[in-house]
Formats: sequence, structure tokens, C-alpha cells
Amino acid sequence: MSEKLRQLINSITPPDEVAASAASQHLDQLTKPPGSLGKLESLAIQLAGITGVDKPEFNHKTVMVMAADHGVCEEGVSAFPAEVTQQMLYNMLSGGAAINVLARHAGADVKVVDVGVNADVAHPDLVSRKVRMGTSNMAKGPAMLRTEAEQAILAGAEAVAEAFEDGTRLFVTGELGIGNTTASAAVVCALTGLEPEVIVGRGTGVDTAGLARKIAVVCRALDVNQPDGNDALDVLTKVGGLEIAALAGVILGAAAHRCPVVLDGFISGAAALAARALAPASAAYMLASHASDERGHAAVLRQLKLEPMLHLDMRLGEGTGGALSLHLIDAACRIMREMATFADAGVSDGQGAAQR
Ligand SMILES: Cc1cc2ncn([C@H]3O[C@H](COP(=O)(O)O)[C@@H](O)[C@H]3O)c2cc1C
Ligand SMILES: O=C(O)c1cccnc1
Repeated sequence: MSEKLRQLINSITPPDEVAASAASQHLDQLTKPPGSLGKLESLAIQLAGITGVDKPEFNHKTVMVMAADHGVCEEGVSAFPAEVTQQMLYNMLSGGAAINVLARHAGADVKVVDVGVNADVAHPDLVSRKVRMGTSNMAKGPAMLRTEAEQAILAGAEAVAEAFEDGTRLFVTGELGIGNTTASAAVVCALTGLEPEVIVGRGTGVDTAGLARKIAVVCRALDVNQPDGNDALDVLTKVGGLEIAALAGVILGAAAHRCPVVLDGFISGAAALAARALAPASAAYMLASHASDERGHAAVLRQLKLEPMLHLDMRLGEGTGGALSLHLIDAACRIMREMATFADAGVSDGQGAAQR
């Protein structure tokens, strides 16, 4: 492992327990029965611990979209052709993709990073950090070199560092890459030991024959490459994707900067498992936005011990579920800052009353 990656991993420290406990005490003084705001309360406490500020406010949020192509597409694992990655990339750079709309609606920026799109893409708003022109077909051999997986992780972490310099204090994981639900499924199976039959899903919507082909391809990729489940870098190298590795870097980078990182769907979940394996302390900085309809996502969230905020039957990726959950994060922060306490409002608290 490179010195740079080791330094990144070592710079991640546990959240601030003092700020988390101050947030918890503040919540109990607000004019409501204790705990009655449910998950908004645990969210507020987690955000305080992450930032070290008892009443945090996130004025600058960024969806980090990592984009790359997949050699495994030649096995017929997606309902869409591989060129859609570059076509959608231009759509996203023009502001017309779902993530552009939902990020605008939530007041967040979108930063698009090319870590491995199989085309020369040039656009003033595109961050070009191309490691290579897409992965090799993992059904036939390793998807990439170990050094390339490391380079992709660092590209994600460096994109976070730049956004942090520009003022971003909360990150959302997003991605684009036709074929990436296949690579993500292989990563999840390799890291957790779960069977492809329970993890591989329909992605963009392959039919039943396509699903069977996808499962067989993931089985073959695991068999051919024998990734070491105890070595996340080996897993990303052999059956991963450049954008999946870069997303692991986004997560590690956010944790290193003590910023919350909101996970989107299945692909983000695979990256989160890899990030946690590389740096267990990063787990405390993760928030699960939604439960994706992709088969396997529920198992990924169980492995990560995360509960999703939203259940909207979405299965798009790009960071769309993450962007929607920002409304709840902002709501939790406003509760902390704006709600009156029992003392402020002259409302009797439950202390003197008969216990329920
Ligand atoms: C038009 C379009 C827009 C998308 N935006 C995100 N994805 C999502 O679907 C792809 C993964 O699914 P699979 O593994 O089945 O190829 C990724 O690009 C992911 O970001 C899209 C897919 C399509 C077709
Ligand atoms: O859950 C996701 O992130 C997802 C599911 C299907 C296709 N693309 C992304």
C-alpha cells in the first residue's frame, strides 16, 4: 500500500463523544417529549459527533459523482449499452440528469469526476482524473492493477479535499458507469462471503435471463480471480470498478476531514464496505440515505449496520437518494438550532409530573 493511502487511512479518528453528548442533552431540553422526533434525533446526535459541533449547519453540500466504464459489459450484463456512460456524463454536465435536478432542489452542488470513462471526455465542469479507459473484463481476469485501484481511491479522496477547500462540509456519494451493479455485486460477495444469488440484482432492468447471466458472470469473476476477502484493495483490483474505488476514496476523504458522508444506493454501499474494510473508523462518518430497490442493497446496509432514512423504491444511483435525504439532514439541523427549550418557552417539562 502506498504511503499516501496509509496516511489517509491513519488520519481518520473516531467522532467527538463530547459534542454528541451535548447534542443529546440539548435535544432533551427542547419542547417535545424526549425522543419524540425519533430518527431525526439520532441523526442530529451523529452529525454533532462527526463535526465536533453540537449544533452543526451544512451550508455547502456536494454530490461527488465518480464515473467510469466496465469491461465486464461485453458479457451482456446491463440492459443498456456501455456508451450510455459517456452520453449520460454529458447529460449530467449539462444539468439534465436526475441528480442535477434533485441536487438543485436540495441546494447541493454536483461535482463530476472522470476516473475511467472509456472515451476522451472534455468539458469545463468535468474533473478529469482518468486512471485508465475503463476496466478489463473481470470474468476473464483482474479488472485492473493494484496500483490503479489505489490511484482511483486517491483520486476520490483528492476530489473531496478540493471540495473541502472550496467550502463543502457534507458529501454525498454518487456514480455513473454502465455495468457497475455487476462489479458492485462481485465486490459485496467477495467482502462479505454472501452468495451472488442473494446479492446480484437487475440493475438498469435486465430480464430474467439477463439476471441469470449476471449471476453466472459474478460467480465466474470470483472463481477466475479468487479475490482475498480480507484485503479490500485486492477485491477492488480484481472485481471492482474505478468509480467504486474512487467512491471508497470519497468516503475515506470525507471521514478524514470530519465531514458526514451520505451513502446513496447499492454501488455506494459496495464502496462503503470497501472503505470500512480499509479504515474501520470511517464507518462512524457514514449515513444511509435510502433503501435501493436493487437486490442486495438491504444486505449491504445490514452489513454496514446502517438504517436508511427513506424507502422510495428508487434504483437509479447517481447520488439521487442521497440528495433527497439532504432535506431530512437540514431538518434535523434546524431543529437543533431553532426549537425552543422548555425554559425558553415557559413550558413545564415532564420532571414534576407523574411518570408514564
Ligand atoms: C439512462 C441511464 C441513467 C443512469 N443513471 C444512473 N444509472 C445507473 O445505472 C448503471 C448501472 O446499472 P447496470 O449495472 O445495469 O448497467 C450506472 O450507470 C448507474 O449509475 C443509469 C443508467 C441509465 C441507463
Ligand atoms: O442502487 C443503486 O445505486 C443502483 C441501482 C440500479 C442501477 N444503478 C444504481
